[in-house]
Amino acid sequence: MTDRLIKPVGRGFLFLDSHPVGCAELVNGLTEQIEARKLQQRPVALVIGSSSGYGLAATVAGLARYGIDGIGVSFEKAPTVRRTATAGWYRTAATAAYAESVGSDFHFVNADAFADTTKADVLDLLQEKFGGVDYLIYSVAAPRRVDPRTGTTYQSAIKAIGQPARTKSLAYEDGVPVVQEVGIEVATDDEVAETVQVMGGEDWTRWVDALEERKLLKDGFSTVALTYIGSELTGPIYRQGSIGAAKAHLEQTAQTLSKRDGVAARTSVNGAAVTQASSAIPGIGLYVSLLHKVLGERMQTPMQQSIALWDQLTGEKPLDLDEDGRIRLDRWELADDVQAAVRDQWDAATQETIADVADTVWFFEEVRRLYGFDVAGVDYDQPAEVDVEWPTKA
Ligand SMILES: NC(=O)c1ccc[n+]([C@@H]2O[C@H](COP(=O)([O-])OP(=O)(O)OC[C@H]3O[C@@H](n4cnc5c(N)ncnc54)[C@H](O)[C@@H]3O)[C@@H](O)[C@H]2O)c1
Repeated sequence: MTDRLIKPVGRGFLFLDSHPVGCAELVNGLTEQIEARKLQQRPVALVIGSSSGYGLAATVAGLARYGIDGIGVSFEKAPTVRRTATAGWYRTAATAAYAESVGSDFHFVNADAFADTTKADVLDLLQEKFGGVDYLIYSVAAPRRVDPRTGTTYQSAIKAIGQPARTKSLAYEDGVPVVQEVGIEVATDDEVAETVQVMGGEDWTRWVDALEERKLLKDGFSTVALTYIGSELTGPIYRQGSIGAAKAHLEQTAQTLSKRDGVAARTSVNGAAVTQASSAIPGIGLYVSLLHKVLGERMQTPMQQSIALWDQLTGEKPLDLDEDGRIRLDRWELADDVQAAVRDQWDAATQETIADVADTVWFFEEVRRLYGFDVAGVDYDQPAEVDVEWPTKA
């Protein structure tokens, strides 16, 4: 037993420690937002990236709405003598407890999803427990990938393509918002290619290959990988940049995979959200805090979008596809009036106006909540047990 007083210390949007109680409370809060539906059969789902952001929301939504069984994979760090576990570790423990409480047979694997050994282990478990899978949700956001077949490590870059760009961005100094202007470098061809290796569709394809080889695809199998389009304000750093090239590859991969018998593969275009991955991208924090100011409660949370995703995947609601066959969960974000209002506020954002034009307090708290801080009802002056076990079950 190791009880510790845990405070949000770190640099920028990165904190060194996470709060176990806050992380658990956040997961509990997510489960309360969902109305349950019954299907004739309990679906079996494999979620890659289940501990955080959109993958966590998809896991919890699937559990709460449709009673999914299955496996969640993520890559988190255990507590050490000096540091707490990562937030995703604690969120996974809470998600497992929730799954148990609603009677779902859901397993969590902590391992590198890019490794062939992980795929083999996960598919062994899938075969043994469920005999196959109905849904594969691929929601990985990673800075690097080691290709196990060559041993090559690829690093993803968040850079522009073609010409350098500049963007306004939002930082905090002692909790006070600071508007900055940052340069965006041009990615080399190699950097673009490496980013595609990390965030493009190759690893997703390998999961589908492995499932197919082991004959684990159930009738009506479908798979979804998450993608992002975003606004012209974030275009140079995102969609037209190196990460956008990776997303284009992911979207192309969906079309290639769908040509296979017994595979329905799509990408799902989700809206901007505050996650560990997105807060690392210059300009996105400013954009999201302006978006929240413009939309308020109309901003669709990852949970609302994940419920919509499950409703569409299970056929309970019709698929909302665009002309490229992508599931669109981001229409609220890209509506013309919303984008026009965000653009006006983006132009108006200066050090003097930032607190008025953007929801800077909300954004700051959301970033802290990613680590379990600023969660309502948690007493941060009380020591908390940091040695939480990874949930393993028979
Ligand atoms: N955040 C947004 O604004 C946004 C918008 C649209 C789409 N998306 C997409 O959603 C997906 C998930 O992003 P997010 O923002 O939820 O990220 P996130 O950082 O919140 O979560 C990433 C997840 O990937 C897991 N992961 C990372 N490396 C791994 C590895 N090697 N093996 C196994 N698991 C690993 C982490 O453990 C975590 O569960 C990405 O494809 C992202 O592009 C995000």
